[in-house]
Amino acid sequence: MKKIGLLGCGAIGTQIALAIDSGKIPGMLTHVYDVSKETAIELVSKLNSKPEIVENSHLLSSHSVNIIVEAASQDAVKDVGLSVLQNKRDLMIMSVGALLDESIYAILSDACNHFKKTIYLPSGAIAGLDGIKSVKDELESVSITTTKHPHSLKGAKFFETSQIDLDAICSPTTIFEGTAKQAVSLFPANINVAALLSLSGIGSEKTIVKIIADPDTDKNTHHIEAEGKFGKMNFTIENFPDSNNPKTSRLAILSAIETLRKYCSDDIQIGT
Ligand SMILES: NC(=O)C1=CN([C@@H]2O[C@H](COP(=O)(O)OP(=O)(O)OC[C@H]3O[C@@H](n4cnc5c(N)ncnc54)[C@H](O)[C@@H]3O)[C@@H](O)[C@H]2O)C=CC1
Ligand SMILES: O=C([O-])CC(=O)C(=O)O
Repeated sequence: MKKIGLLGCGAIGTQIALAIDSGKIPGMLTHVYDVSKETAIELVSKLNSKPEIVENSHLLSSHSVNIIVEAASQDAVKDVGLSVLQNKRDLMIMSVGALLDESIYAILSDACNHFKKTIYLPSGAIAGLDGIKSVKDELESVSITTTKHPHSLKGAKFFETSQIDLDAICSPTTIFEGTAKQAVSLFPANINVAALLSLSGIGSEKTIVKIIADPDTDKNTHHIEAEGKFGKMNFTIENFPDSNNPKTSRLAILSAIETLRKYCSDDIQIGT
């Protein structure tokens, strides 16, 4: 049975841990870490099979786990990604925006080759990446329009320099238009999906992102349009936010659980 180490015990980490504990994911959660020890303790208290809480993130991969599951932050990926691979563990990343930093991408990609380990990026809060990957060489344009409630956008780095007052928004308002590269750095906890789309398609400088704050929505909606020699693809995903973290969609959690379930199972693999 595969052994799993978990980095980040928040909304996604908790649901992954519960899915392992219930047997939905046929693996064993042996070690966890969160920068907030209280959060890690709270998670462990919910589990029947108790993992060990380690004292720092680098210790996670020093134990004999098969995979480290990151559900923490872009900084956590930058901090521990390489050492996980050097310790010959696979890595699953949710804070995919970290990989739009070309030097991080190159270091982690080289390390995968060198240490014969794999990084898994679940499709997260969007659908359609199978199609985008297949038509990659024929893509001419890709865009994603993300609509969230203003509360779900709060705290983003973007607002450190913007004049926009999220509390004053009373109708759907476009607050950002730019490249995926810019979006991921200004909204690190909101638009990892744009990083997934960029990495599957034509890159972060050519993938266009629009972010709309809508005070009347109860969903996190992602609308993707892709066009090229192959034809056109449009996807709209209307996600319910997670009740513990409204920035994060329920689909992102379910996609992480499914990726890990597949990793832990010997089974028929469906899709590209
Ligand atoms: N790929 C995708 O489609 C999606 C990705 N995400 C990303 O996944 C990550 C986790 O999301 P949630 O669980 O909803 O967030 P959350 O905020 O509920 O939980 C994150 C947890 O990680 C901990 N943490 C933060 N930095 C850390 C570090 N350096 N080392 C150890 N622990 C650290 C926090 O204390 C917190 O308990 C976030 O970066 C989020 O932006 C979220 C939704 C969709
Ligand atoms: O969960 C979502 O809808 C998208 C999200 O937060 C992200 O991509 O970082």
